[in-house]
Amino acid sequence: MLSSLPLRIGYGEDAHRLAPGRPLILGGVPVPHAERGAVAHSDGDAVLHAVADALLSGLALGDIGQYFPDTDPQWAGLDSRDILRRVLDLIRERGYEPVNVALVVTLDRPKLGPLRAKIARSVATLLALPESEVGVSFKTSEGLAPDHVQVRVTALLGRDG
Ligand SMILES: Nc1ccn([C@@H]2O[C@H](COP(=O)(O)O)[C@@H](O)[C@H]2O)c(=O)n1
Ligand SMILES: C[C@@]1(CO)OP(=O)(O)OP(=O)(O)OC[C@H]1O
Repeated sequence: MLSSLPLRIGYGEDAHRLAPGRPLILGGVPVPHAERGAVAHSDGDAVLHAVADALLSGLALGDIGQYFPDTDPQWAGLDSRDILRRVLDLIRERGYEPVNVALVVTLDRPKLGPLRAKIARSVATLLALPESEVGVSFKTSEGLAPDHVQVRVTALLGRDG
């Protein structure tokens, strides 16, 4: 039966508006000297939010807003690594592990290339994957969306047996 296949694909997205006086954290890595950061209820880590949503979507488990509502004061300032840890628990309870993830960050400034390896390493560590299983790409919006950061992620989930 197709639904018993041991591989599932997931997709997640997140976007946050950028404003001065906020930190910019991507994949658990603070971006140094960013002029603006993400406006958010949590720490605004759009990479980890999109990764978490990709994992949830692969098993049709909804999205992080259902588990961490942005109307709930207990999640204010939340460290997004805790979101991802909770989501990993949910997929592991169902017998799945991440196999690989591919993420694309769209941001006009600053240039993120120098942080590529650090972000890949950080996301890989959180997912208990080798770095080679985390693809990290950066794009500008070519000036079309200079005031926000957007992240898109595909994830493959695998189950033994
Ligand atoms: N914040 C960003 C955005 C892009 N890059 C790198 O720049 C190159 C060109 O990007 P385009 O969107 O113009 O195709 C590409 O190699 C990106 O990796 C970046 O480092 N930081
Ligand atoms: C993480 C949560 C909860 O703090 O809030 P935000 O940081 O605003 O992030 P978003 O990606 O808009 O949605 C998920 C929220 O429930």
